[in-house]
Amino acid sequence: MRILIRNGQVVDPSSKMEGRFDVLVEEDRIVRVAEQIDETADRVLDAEGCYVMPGFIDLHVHLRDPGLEYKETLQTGGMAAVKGGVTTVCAMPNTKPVMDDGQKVAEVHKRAEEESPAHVIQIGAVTKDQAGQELADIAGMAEAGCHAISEDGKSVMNASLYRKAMKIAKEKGISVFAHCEDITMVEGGVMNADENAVRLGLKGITNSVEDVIVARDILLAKETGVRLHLCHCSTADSVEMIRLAKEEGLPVTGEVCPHHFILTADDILEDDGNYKMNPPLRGKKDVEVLRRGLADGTMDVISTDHAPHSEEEKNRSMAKAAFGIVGLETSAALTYTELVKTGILSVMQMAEKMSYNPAQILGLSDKGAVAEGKKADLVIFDPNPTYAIDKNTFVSKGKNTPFHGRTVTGEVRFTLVDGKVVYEK
Ligand SMILES: NC(=O)N[C@@H](CC(=O)O)C(=O)O
Ligand SMILES: [Zn+2]
Ligand SMILES: [Zn+2]
Repeated sequence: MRILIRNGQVVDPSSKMEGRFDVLVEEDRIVRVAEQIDETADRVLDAEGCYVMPGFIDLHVHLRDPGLEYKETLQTGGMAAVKGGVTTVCAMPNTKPVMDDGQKVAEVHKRAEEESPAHVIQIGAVTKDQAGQELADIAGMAEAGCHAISEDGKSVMNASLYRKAMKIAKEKGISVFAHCEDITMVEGGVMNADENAVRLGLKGITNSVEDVIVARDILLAKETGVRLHLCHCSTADSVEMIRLAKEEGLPVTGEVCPHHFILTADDILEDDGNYKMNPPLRGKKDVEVLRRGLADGTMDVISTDHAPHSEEEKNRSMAKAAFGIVGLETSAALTYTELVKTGILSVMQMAEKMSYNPAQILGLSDKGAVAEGKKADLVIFDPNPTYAIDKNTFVSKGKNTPFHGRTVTGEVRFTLVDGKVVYEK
């Protein structure tokens, strides 16, 4: 099977090259990138006016499979991914059962090959059943292809146990993805602790709930030498601490989700469960610092923290609703609209943060690039159409988004995984 992508604006973050090129794909590889390719192909895709980027790699997704299939499955989550231009997702381990040993991970990897149109990399839990008491089978999970461990959904509050986990991860050459939340400080909070929480009569979550664990985890990474990736950073001080860690040369990276670089708690006009996520929407200064951190390279990754829940779990007061919002089908358009069109990031930086940097963090040297010999995981993104986000068009089972009705520019036209068109508009 040969696919020729013609006349697109190729954005290759691996070489920092951008320009109008044709791309020839043969089987699962990119075989040529050149100004004009006249070879025959089984299929020609017209990318005139579009960007041809490496498929997005989302380091932070909840697929809910196994056990919570009423929220999402490997199949529906995979379909939502490729519709959003995402060709590889990292699936967080807070499933039922929790992904805490090599056998469970191997099973998901095997099923995903059949069921998901996007590549799935299962992330392993840090502790058994995410109970925070006993270490999970980290070695077995590394063996089964976990590129990282994470206790996402909570922090490992026992620092000694976490340090042991980090040492094993370091030894096995895998990363730690950290959800930073000191659970003892949450005190029933459901949104940012500010005047909006007071207005809505809801309990607040202060910035320090995140910041104290970011500080702790960076110090533990410094001691153990493990590669640490900080998930869904929401505060100004998280960015500043990552900046300091990088200045010291520590292998620390940071991620920001679209909702955290777009919305503030001021956008929560009424008590609506679709604005409830962990960490919560913060203040204006935090959003400014997150954006600046993305622009200056302190923050390496844009991920979604795609967290689907049922209508019933979200259609309640924020006091009672589940934490989390979906993101796979909206992140490219939101990022393009809010960061690229506004001049905060170049389209090259968008490709770096949504594909190349995640590939580097996972150690996937043949992904995150539009270059000869690399994997043909590609997205063709049209930066022209302007439309309103409509949750009723989502293929994800989750419709829980605060972005319903928001106007964005840009949409995914084609997504290729392993050289096959798996989504087309
Ligand atoms: N982000 C969320 O609000 N929820 C996530 C858990 C998590 O990412 O911490 C979930 O699993 O629903
Ligand atoms: Zn989390
Ligand atoms: Zn998460």
